[in-house]
Parts: sequence; structure tokens; C-alpha cells
Amino acid sequence: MSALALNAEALYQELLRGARSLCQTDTRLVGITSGGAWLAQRLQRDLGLAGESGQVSSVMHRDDYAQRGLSAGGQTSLPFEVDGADILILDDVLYTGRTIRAVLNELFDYGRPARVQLAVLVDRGGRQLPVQADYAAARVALPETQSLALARDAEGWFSFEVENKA
Ligand SMILES: O=c1cc[nH]c(=O)[nH]1
Repeated sequence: MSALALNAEALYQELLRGARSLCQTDTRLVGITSGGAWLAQRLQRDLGLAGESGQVSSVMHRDDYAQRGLSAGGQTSLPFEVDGADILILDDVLYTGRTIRAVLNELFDYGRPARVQLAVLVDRGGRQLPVQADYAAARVALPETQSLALARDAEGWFSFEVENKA
């Protein structure tokens, strides 16, 4: 394990600032299951937005669905009208862009949003598709051999740690 450890609470405060600048009063927050769902719920409260945030799963549209099937992907739940909505997608880590591509397909199964933006806690580089975040609380360049993992402390709070892939 490397010495790099990112404090998730500090990153969250940065994300809150960024989300504030991206959101309008009618913006709908949608977290990607599972890492983005807690972010969307907390931001919904902290930004004082009305209603409930949604969550969206990439599972049905993954390009490796044939190998992985429906395993552990969470469920999509969008408790608002997607047609015409201004949507901010949240995730913890942005990597290849493949999850975002799959999530956009899933979202568009529910309607045609007026606009979709993306905000993440950490952009770790390594993109394989032309996807960019509108806001990233931190950017780190990690080689393919390393992954960015969420670790929980005794109180259940998170931090990010860099791990060497097996
Ligand atoms: O579609 C997807 C999403 C995430 N990761 C992949 O390899 N494919």
C-alpha cells in the first residue's frame, strides 16, 4: 500500500463547493451505485435541495455484461421525472469512463434529461472513453497497476487508499 491516503471528509467538503456551483434550485442529484449513492444523499441535504436524490446502476448496460451478468450492481431508483430534468451525476472515483457511459444509457432509458453533468470525489486518470467530470474534488494520476480503494475507520467514516492490484 502506498503512502497516498486522501481524506474523504476533506474531499467531500470540496465536492460540496463544486456541486453548489454546478447546481440550480431544480437540479436532481443521482448517485452511481454504490460509491456515489451516499454522496448524492448527503449533498441533497447539505445543498438544501427539495425532494429525494436518485441512484443509478450501470449493471444493465455494462459492456462486459456477458461475462459479469447481474452480479452486485445495485438498482436504479429515480424518484422524479427524468424527462426535461437538470441532472448532476455523482460518483466517488472516475477512472476509465466505461461506468459513466453505461450509466448514461441507463438514465436515458428513463427519459430525456435537459442536461446531465458529472461531479466526482477523485479523478484518477486512465480514461478509455471521451468522458470528463464537470467537477473533481481531487485529481491523481495512478498507473493501471494501482487501484483507489475506500477504507472505513472504526466510526464507519471513509478514506481513500491506493492499493497495488493483485
Ligand atoms: O461498461 C462497463 C462499466 C465499467 N467497467 C467496464 O469494464 N465496463
